[in-house]
Amino acid sequence: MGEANGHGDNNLACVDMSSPDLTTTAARLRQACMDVGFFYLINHGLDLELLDQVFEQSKNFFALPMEQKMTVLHDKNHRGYTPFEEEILDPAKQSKGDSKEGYYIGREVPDSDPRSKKPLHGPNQYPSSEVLPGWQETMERYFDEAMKLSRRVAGLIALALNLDQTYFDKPGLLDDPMAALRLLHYSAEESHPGLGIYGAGAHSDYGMITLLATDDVPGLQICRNKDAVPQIWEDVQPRKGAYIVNLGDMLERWSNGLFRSTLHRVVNPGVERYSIPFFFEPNYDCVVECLPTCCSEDNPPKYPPITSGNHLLGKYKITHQGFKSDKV
Ligand SMILES: O=C(O)CCC(=O)C(=O)O
Ligand SMILES: [Fe+2]
Repeated sequence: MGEANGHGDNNLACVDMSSPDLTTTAARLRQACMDVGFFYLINHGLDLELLDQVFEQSKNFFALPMEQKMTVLHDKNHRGYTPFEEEILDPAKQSKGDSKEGYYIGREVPDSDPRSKKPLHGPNQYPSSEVLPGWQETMERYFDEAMKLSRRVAGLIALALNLDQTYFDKPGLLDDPMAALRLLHYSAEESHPGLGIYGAGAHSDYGMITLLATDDVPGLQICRNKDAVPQIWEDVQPRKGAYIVNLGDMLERWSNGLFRSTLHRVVNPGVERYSIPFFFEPNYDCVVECLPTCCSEDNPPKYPPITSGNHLLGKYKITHQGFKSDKV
């Protein structure tokens, strides 16, 4: 059965973080999270000049000769460079890996910290400051800002789930989060869904929320109903100054399926493309299970509890050819 592609532009809801009317903002967010799990976030307060610098520095890194990029190849903690086609987000449908290269930056955990014994925890890798001056500092500044914004969004999500705004500030949930900044560079290879060639194969994100910044090249598509035959894919237009926020699997589980973690992919029109997702995931040991406001006698929990860390590890093992951790 074929697929219907590019059914016009979708109209995602817009959540304005500068609005003083939290009740209306939370209601709008709730509707967007129930309908599609994707929305534009505007007036978010994150310094757009800093974001521009991150895009510039991302381009500088990917423009380096391959030998130099390979010196920071992703390591056992999943930090560093991932080459073209290393990742296959949708192994069932792809004839080869995603036509993109990437760079993972996580939370800095020094080797002397006991948490560095945990999978996916450890120090970051950075290209040398002689080769790319200011690169590390730009990434660290952005990482901190994206963390702060993610926490603010988590507060709004709590309100949207009829919880106290500070619900996710409780110890053990997001106080030691598995956050990851990822730089992505798509080659100009045109995607051909019929041939299994994609910029990024279909997937839903794994964690709590993703703050996605893209350049102005289209390509991101969402599928509201993954079970429809054929699947209908809608374009998500890039929007200057806004984040495209989407919910991950763990929020779907926390909300007992009320909030959706929606399938998306990148079908490249045949132009180079850069994007910067920031994945904000609960603590490694956080047990993700149905929230108190999302279940009742008539609506029992649909998903068994999982830990955030195990869920992420399981996904990385399936989708990253080169992922090897001796800590697993
Ligand atoms: O590049 C994009 O627009 C989307 C990337 C994405 O979905 C991901 O990395 O999870
Ligand atoms: Fe994604």
